[in-house]
Amino acid sequence: MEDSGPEVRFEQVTKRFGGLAVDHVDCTIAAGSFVALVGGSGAGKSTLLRMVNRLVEPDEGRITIGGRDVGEGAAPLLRRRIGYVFQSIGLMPHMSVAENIALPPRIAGASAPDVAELLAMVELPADYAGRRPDALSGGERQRVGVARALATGAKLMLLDEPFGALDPVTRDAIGRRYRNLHDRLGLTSIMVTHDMAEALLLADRVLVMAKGRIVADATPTEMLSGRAGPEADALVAVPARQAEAIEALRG
Ligand SMILES: Nc1ncnc2c1ncn2[C@@H]1O[C@H](COP(=O)(O)OP(=O)(O)OP(=O)(O)O)[C@@H](O)[C@H]1O
Repeated sequence: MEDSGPEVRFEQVTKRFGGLAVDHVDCTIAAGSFVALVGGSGAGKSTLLRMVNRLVEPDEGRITIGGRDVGEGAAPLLRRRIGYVFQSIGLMPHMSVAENIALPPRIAGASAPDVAELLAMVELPADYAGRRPDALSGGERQRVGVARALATGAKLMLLDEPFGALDPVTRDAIGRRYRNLHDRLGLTSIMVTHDMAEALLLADRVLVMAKGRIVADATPTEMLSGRAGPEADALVAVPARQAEAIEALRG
């Protein structure tokens, strides 16, 4: 087992876009953990995530990764150590899968990655390397996005609704695959999702955001036991009700 991914710490992190998007957030994400960030639209989830790799700069407070302030040094150097996967992956349509995966290290001036190994990590056949993104399914493209995010050897992964555009069956399979990869590589993963069931099933810990603040912070088991507060209860109620309704149908 390689070293685990780094700890990420938020200290009084604040961002204003006119109003407060992220409001004095204090939180520590343990090294090697898988944390889901949930909450309603506009709660500040993406803004909080994007301050980690400095796609958004905080107005107040600081964020450290493995004890180092992300504000030190140049943002492109920081981003080399951080994988970023988002819903509309942004693969280059005119480049092959291999060229897409090799792009982040190339831009960073780092050595070329082992594309075959990265494809194997995301469980895609080696001969996909020569294909163009439009010759892949949505789920396969998303896996190429994960491979590309890992290509610089990053141990911290930021995932913003990574599987949001996929059908439920693919989404479930790719989510579980990603969780296995997280465990195997010892990553630290922070994933924004709208899907509470996905958060409960994949994460070690779920953070609920509302109006720029973290209003609940608990393990999936604690969330389901109703001990994580009213905001968490409201979000858990939907998948819990669906699970009960399905059980009832089963007779
Ligand atoms: N670049 C920006 N310029 C102005 N306002 C912004 C910008 N980015 C985010 N905001 C505002 O900040 C608040 C938080 O947005 P954010 O995208 O972080 O929420 P979210 O919880 O990720 O929402 P969603 O689930 O809908 O993606 C919202 O009110 C949003 O309109």
